[in-house]
Parts: sequence; C-alpha cells; structure tokens
Amino acid sequence: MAASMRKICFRRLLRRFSTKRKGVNCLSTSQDASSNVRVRFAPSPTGYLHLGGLRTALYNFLFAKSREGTFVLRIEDTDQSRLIPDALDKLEKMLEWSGLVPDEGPSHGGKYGPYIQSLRIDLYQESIKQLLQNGTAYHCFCTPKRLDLLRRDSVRRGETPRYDNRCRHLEPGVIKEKLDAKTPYVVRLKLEPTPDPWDDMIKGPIAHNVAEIEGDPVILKSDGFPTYHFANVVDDHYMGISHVLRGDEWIHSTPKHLLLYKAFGWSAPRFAHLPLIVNQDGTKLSKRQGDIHIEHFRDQGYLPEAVVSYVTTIGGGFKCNTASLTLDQLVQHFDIERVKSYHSRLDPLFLEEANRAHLMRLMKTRHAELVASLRSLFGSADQQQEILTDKYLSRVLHWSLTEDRISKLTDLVQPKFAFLWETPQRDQIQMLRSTHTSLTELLTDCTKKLQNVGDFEKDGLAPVLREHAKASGLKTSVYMHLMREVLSGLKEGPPVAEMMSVMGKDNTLRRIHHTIHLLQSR
Ligand SMILES: Nc1ncnc2c1ncn2[C@@H]1O[C@H](COP(=O)(O)OP(=O)(O)OP(=O)(O)O)[C@@H](O)[C@H]1O
Repeated sequence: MAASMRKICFRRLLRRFSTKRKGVNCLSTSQDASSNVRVRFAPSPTGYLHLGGLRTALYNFLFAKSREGTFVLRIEDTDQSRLIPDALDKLEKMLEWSGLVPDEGPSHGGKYGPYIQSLRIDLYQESIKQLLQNGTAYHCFCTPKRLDLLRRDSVRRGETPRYDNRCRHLEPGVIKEKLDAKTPYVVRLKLEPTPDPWDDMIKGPIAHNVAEIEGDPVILKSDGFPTYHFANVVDDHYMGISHVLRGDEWIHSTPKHLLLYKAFGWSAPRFAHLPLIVNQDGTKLSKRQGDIHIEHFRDQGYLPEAVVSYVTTIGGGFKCNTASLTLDQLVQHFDIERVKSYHSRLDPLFLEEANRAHLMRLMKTRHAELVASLRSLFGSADQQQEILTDKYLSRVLHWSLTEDRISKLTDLVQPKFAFLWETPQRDQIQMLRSTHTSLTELLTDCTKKLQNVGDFEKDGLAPVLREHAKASGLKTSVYMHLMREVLSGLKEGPPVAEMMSVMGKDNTLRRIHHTIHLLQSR
C-alpha cells in the first residue's frame, strides 16, 4: 500500500475511533450528531460570493438536507470598516441562483433572528457581561501605542508578536477607576492551556495549544462591536447550531472557540474544517479576485447546476462523478466521511464538462425551456428571428451537444457559429467570384444534387458532395473550402456536410440560391 494511502486509512481509523470515544480525552465538542441538525453559512459582506464561499455554503446545505436539518444564512458584518453596500443583496441572489435557498436568514426570517450580526449587538453586550462576571474575560485598557511597542519589540527579538496579558492582573479598584474615567477599553478572553486534542469531523483529533502561541484575544472591540470569534460563538449557541462546517483557515481558532463555550458553560457544536479551494500558487481564493465570483459564471452563461458540480470537485464527499448530478442527487450522495482534508485547485475543464453534461440532461428533461433560453440570446429585433423556430433551435442544440461543439448555450452566439443564424455578406460572396469564375454554374448544379438527398444527415451528404467535387473537376479540399464559404462566409469550421445537416435542407438550399442571386447581381 502506498504511504499516502496508508496515511488516509490511518486518519479514517483515527476519526472513527476518536468519534466513538468522544468526550474521553478530547476538548469537549459534545453535541450529538444525530440530534436536530442545524448548520449555518456565515459569510461576511465584504465582497461578492466566490467559488470558495459557494463550496462552503453548498456543503452546509448538503449536510443539512441529507439529515433533514436546517440550513441557516447568517451575515457576519462586525468588521464595519470593510463592508460593501450591495454585498448582502448580491450574496442572497447568488445563493438562490445556485439553488442553495436558506431555510432561515435575513430575507427568509426564522425564530432565531435577526440573522445579521450588526442587529444583535445588544445580545453580545449582555453576553460579555456574563464572562466579565464569572472572571473568564477581562477589561484591557492597553493603548494602541503600547500594543504597537510590544509588537515591535517582539519583531526585534525575532518572535511572533503576542499580547502579554498585562491587564489580566489589574485590581478591581483600578478597573473601576478607569471605567469611571471612561478610559477606552477592549474585552479579552483569558486563554487556558489546550493541550488535549479536539475532534474534527474531517481531520480527526487535532491538538493546538493556543495559549502557548497567542496572547489573550480581544472578544469585544473598543467600538462596542464583538470580534469574529465572540459573535460567532454566541450566535452559534443562540441559533442552536449543531455542526459548524467552515473553511480550513479557521482550524487554529477552534480551541479559542471551545474555550469560549467552556467559559459560558455551554456545550459546543461539532466542527468540520473543509479543505480550501486554492489558486495556482497555493494561496486561498479570495473575494478580491474578479473572475471567481459566482456572478461572473452566471454572466458567462454557465448553468447553476454546473457551477455547483464544479465546486464539488474540491473536497470530495461523493463516491461517484458529480459532473451531471442535480442538487437533489448531490444531497442523496453526500457523505461527510468522504470529504478530503487537503486543499486543491479547480480544473476549469471540469466546469466545461459539467455544463455540457447538465445541458444534455436538460435536453431530455426540460427541452422546451432550453429552446426558449437559446432563443432569448437573440434580440427580438434581430433579423434572424424568422429562422428561430422551435424545430430549428432544437436541431442546433442537438447537433452542438452531441457533436461536442459547445459547452454552454452562449457559445452558440460566438462568431464561429454565426453561420447558423446569418447568411454571408454580399462582399464575402463577391470575393469568391474573382477566384471561381464558373461558381454560378457549380452552385446551380449542386442544388440539383442536394434536392435529391432525402435524408439530410451528414453521413448521406458527405458522399454526394465528394462525388460532385469530382464531377466538377475540383479537388475535394478545394471544393469543400468553397462550399463552406458559400454557406457561412467562414474559412474554417465544421465539415460542410455537418454544416448542411444542421442548417437543414431548406435553409441550405436557400443560402445557395441567395449566393447565386448575389453572384448574378452587380
Ligand atoms: N477559497 C476557499 N475555499 C473554501 N472555503 C472558503 C474559501 N474562501 C472562503 N471560504 C469559506 O467561506 C465562508 C465564508 O467566507 P467569507 O465570506 O469570510 O469569505 P472569504 O473569501 O474568506 O473572505 P476574504 O476574501 O475576506 O478572505 C467561510 O466559512 C470561509 O471559510
């Protein structure tokens, strides 16, 4: 067995073992996995939904739906300095477009709302009092200047900067004095050693002794807003979240979160840290990159089902190929035990494959809708309206998909497919007249041959065209080039017999007659 395979099996074994002995030695994550499943997708509105965020939203959705649970959308907007005004609106639209409709959320309501953190400030301020009273948190009056000096000092010594926990030890009288004098403060959590492992649903037991590495973290900022860690834990508790599925970048924050649960005396949810979707250089995909936003894929003409399939390729979780699975099928096949623990890059070729597979599926299941979508790519005033019949559009769809010519509908309006919709221009045809003097006769003869072809399929047309080339004394390649230009104005493209077959007999003959007419007119 290869070493990497042995490692994976060992990790799986550990995961099973550690799940069974949950609570024995691990930091407590005591929610019972079989109890009422409630998960949340909790993005910050600091940018638009991208592939990484969508993948995390999707796995939360799949986990909830595969266990008859609830999928909650919560907006984490405590970093007010980075807010983007229309981010929430667009995020909700993109989730809906992808089919990941929340059961509870800012626009869907629910009994645990509000679902936007900036509307829950009172709850955080009440909750912080609890920790100040039981002594697990404390006021810190250190000035930004002192913190900066500390940081510089550490850097000078070649150490990782960390807060020295000085205000942990302030006398109650000093604290009162400073509070009475309205001295600005933050609230920090007292970190305790966390040498014991906690049990991640994907990675198995993980030990991270955060107090050895970091100073006490801020949980309430000087502007009265909670930090990510604090609001996240308070909300997960009050929203009854049973499982937290989030990106791997939060894995080292988990001991802090577990300490917060402990400080409150609450039981913690189970955690699953999902592998990240990374860039070519191994860095995490992030909101600041334009071409990874879900809107970008929608605008390019990709189907929501295909974009969803695309993001399932990082992280696994399925025992079958997901290229053509619908959301319902993904729910049926999803198994968190199969989620991988390593980060990877997306393969854009898979998106093309998935989009094609979903288009093929829609051809069978929602044919009329697909035809209507193709028609909608053309303006109502466009000259080609008269050929946009259901029959013609269906034939184009069938051809382009079965012959692997396109991966999305919008490909069909690219210049290389213009021949499907437009007749060649007068000047293109007139150019041909100068190189082929007897073109009118050749085309007239060709129409006679084509009239007699009953089954206008490429296999029947190809020998007829080859024979006509021979009878006209032209090399087949020269003849085919000529016919392609007559039909499409293009120098390159699909084989002529294939072109004719997709255009259909009437359309093909009409085009040739049109060319003859242009050749005869001056
Ligand atoms: N590249 C990624 N791969 C997998 N999950 C991701 C990725 N980026 C974000 N996530 C997850 O999506 C969820 C929402 O993330 P969030 O809204 O904070 O976006 P973000 O891209 O992490 O933000 P930023 O661009 O500021 O880093 C989080 O659980 C986060 O872990």
